[in-house]
Amino acid sequence: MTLGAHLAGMRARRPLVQNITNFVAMQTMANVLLAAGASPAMVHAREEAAEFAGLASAVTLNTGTPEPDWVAAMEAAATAALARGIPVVLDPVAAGATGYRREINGRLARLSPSIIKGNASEILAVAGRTSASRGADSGDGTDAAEPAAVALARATGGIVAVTGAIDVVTDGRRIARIANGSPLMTQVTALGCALTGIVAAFAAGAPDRFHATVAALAYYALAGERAAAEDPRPGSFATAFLNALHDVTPEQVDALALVEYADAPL
Ligand SMILES: Nc1ncnc2c1ncn2[C@@H]1O[C@H](COP(=O)(O)OP(=O)(O)OP(=O)(O)O)[C@@H](O)[C@H]1O
Ligand SMILES: Cc1ncsc1CCO
Ligand SMILES: [Mg+2]
Repeated sequence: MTLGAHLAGMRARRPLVQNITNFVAMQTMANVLLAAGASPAMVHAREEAAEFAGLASAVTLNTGTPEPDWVAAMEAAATAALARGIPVVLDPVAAGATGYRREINGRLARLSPSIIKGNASEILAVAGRTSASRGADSGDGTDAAEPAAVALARATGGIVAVTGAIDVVTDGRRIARIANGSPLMTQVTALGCALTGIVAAFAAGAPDRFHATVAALAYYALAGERAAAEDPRPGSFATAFLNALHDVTPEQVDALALVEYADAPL
């Protein structure tokens, strides 16, 4: 199955993605999912989050602006989703910044999410290593986080994705490195958070979650490249990016994705 076929499959399935995300990311994430061809739902109340996970095709958890009730809802929704075999994607935003974030992200990672997706500093923090984190933006390169990502994937039994100039995906055995993208993607807030929804959408119903994650990152980065070529200023780039998510075809993903594969060291 090609990377482009994963995009086509996602659009055909139009997965319902439940997101328990942060206040900054909500609207961007919902618009990104709609532009890509998925169906977003922001459902975070403790009273309904687990019940809704019984209807969803995938669930995402994001610790960007965490509060105790929301974290309880994340745990309940993740437990319900994992029991049904549907993918759960954790985005441990600023995981190393405070004791509270270290604690809740440790708890969420111990639930064994299907996929953990963060920038290099966040993956280093969740893996229990030191990082140069500065809030929600990474202070580390993804190459520095590769061994931590492999160790974390082996510990959770899931997939780990590290985003940055070169995106890295591993299941603890295989590694993929994706070289597409644009630095402008760091100049619009919450595009990393929104990517978590895209990863969940691609993983929902996919036969192979490792390749689904690689396809999601390659597609997203390609859309960033296209939008940057169209408009290199942050405000209009954000609009061009949504349009590019809508426009990018499976054939373009297959033709333009820059992906190299390697075996993870034993
Ligand atoms: N320097 C860069 N060059 C090219 N592409 C980049 C670069 N930095 C980020 N990207 C692209 O942007 C995507 C999101 O990455 P990033 O690591 O910035 O997310 P993030 O730190 O989680 O963002 P946020 O938390 O602010 O939403 C990456 O998967 C990659 O495609
Ligand atoms: C800026 C910001 N602060 C908390 S969450 C968030 C969105 C990007 O991670
Ligand atoms: Mg992020």
